[in-house]
Amino acid sequence: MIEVSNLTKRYGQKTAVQDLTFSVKPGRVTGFLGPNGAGKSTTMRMILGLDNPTTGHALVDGKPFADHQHPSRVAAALLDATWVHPSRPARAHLEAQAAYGNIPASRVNEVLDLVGLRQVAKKKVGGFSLGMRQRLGLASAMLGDPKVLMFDEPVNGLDPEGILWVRNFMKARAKEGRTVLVSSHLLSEMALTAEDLIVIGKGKLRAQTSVHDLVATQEATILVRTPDATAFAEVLRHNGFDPQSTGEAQQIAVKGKNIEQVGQLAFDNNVLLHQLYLDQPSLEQAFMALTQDDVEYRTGEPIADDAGQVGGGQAGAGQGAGGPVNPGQQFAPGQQNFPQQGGRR
Ligand SMILES: Nc1ncnc2c1ncn2[C@@H]1O[C@H](COP(=O)(O)OP(=O)(O)OP(=O)(O)O)[C@@H](O)[C@H]1O
Repeated sequence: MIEVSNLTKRYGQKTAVQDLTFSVKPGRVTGFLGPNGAGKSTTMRMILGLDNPTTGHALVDGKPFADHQHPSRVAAALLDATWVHPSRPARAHLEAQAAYGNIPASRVNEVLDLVGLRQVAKKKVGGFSLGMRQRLGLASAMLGDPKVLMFDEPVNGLDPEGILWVRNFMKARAKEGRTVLVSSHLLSEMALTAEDLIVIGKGKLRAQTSVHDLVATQEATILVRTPDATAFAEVLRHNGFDPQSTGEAQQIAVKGKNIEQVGQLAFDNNVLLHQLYLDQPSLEQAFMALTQDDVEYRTGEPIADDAGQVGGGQAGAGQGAGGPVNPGQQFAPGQQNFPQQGGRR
């Protein structure tokens, strides 16, 4: 368990962390999210006693981390996996770490097995790939069999297989009853890994919630593609929907989840549909909405994500597979004649 109470950190005039209070429970992976400069690393450093709070305190397993008699058995962190001495073999690195932490050398083989590095344990770390270094960092974190694990951007730069491996590793450690706190900017990855979330912005707590509840704050979007888009928008409007243009030809977006009603309206009005799709909100959308005022350096330009979709600066703007909703841009009624009942079924 990690308990953070009224934690504040100032660097001169800069307040990096302001009056943060949250707790991280065992048995679950908790994501620690926030835009760049939100104060995540500073908070993690204070939890580990690597930085002193200006005010407030952080407890790990009931005490400040530095007050534990055997700190490596209480908590371990992987903050940067690239610092390992390149000419040292992996096993020697872990043996040195074990000796430093007063941990029996027999534990080295156990953690090598845990991360699948036993076969390359005699090889120098300088020849390791990023994924292998990350595994070595995780082995090192596990040496003391700690109750609390903290990871800062653990999947940065890893290939898909490496990402999956780290994801499963974190989930397995949480399942063993450990407290797992992980910061990441990869929100789609966090949605797959974490159950709980702590979201901060400009050093302040924005939310402590579950992934499910945070995503549920955003409304789903129904996307319709039809050659009769203008006319069908009119039908939707007459039936209480608020159809919006997505910017794509022949496509309409309506907020809500009632896809069955939209399909029924199309059927009843002889409208040919090429696509009817429920675009569920993503963690990314919910995160953007929550932290839209917390981004330190904003360009004013919309942001395209990996899928080439846009939405960065707009809170809650639809970002589904069918493209973004343009808020406020409605279908102009009466531009296209709508086929009458029975006209084309
Ligand atoms: N030693 C320091 N001296 C002065 N300012 C600092 C120091 N460390 C951090 N800061 C500032 O405190 C704020 C929080 O930084 P921090 O690195 O904790 O954010 P972060 O959420 O981890 O960011 P990122 O996601 O970019 O890693 C930033 O504005 C940063 O510039």
